[in-house]
Amino acid sequence: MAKILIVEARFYKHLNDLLLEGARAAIEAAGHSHETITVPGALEVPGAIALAADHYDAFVAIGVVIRGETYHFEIVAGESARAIMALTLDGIAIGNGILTTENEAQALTRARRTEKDKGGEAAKAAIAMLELQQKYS
Ligand SMILES: Nc1c(NC[C@H](O)[C@H](O)[C@H](O)CO)[nH]c(=O)[nH]c1=O
Ligand SMILES: CC(=O)[C@@H](O)COP(=O)(O)O
Repeated sequence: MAKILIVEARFYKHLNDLLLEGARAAIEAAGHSHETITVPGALEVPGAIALAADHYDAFVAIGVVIRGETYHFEIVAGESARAIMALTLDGIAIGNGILTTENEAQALTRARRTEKDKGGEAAKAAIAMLELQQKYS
């Protein structure tokens, strides 16, 4: 049984709750254990994963970034994804479930377990990467 840490950027609580439900269900269905920590926003997620890297087998990043009026969206969405990808290339098993959408309706469709279930998808990706890590290390 693997120990998986869900790192949640709690910026949009109602959307996060849906993503978390999917992620936790997928981890439990695969027979693994999970804990959740909360950080302020998507920009803090990669740093939190880096800090906790030695304490868990895999990570699921959860959050929602919705476009506003300014260039801030590009910074938050792009830099958080870039830093998570850098950690992935360091060999850390991570599934990225941080939604980057134009509006709340797009985020809802992607967060709901009954629709696109992106939280569950990210958890399954983390588990798949963990299995690859175990195979090659
Ligand atoms: N606008 C969104 C943010 N912004 C906050 C940043 O992620 C960060 O917490 C702040 O700049 C302090 O370092 N975060 C989200 O998760 N979603 C957003 O839509
Ligand atoms: C991530 C964003 O773009 C958003 O939350 C910030 O909004 P704004 O650009 O209107 O300040």
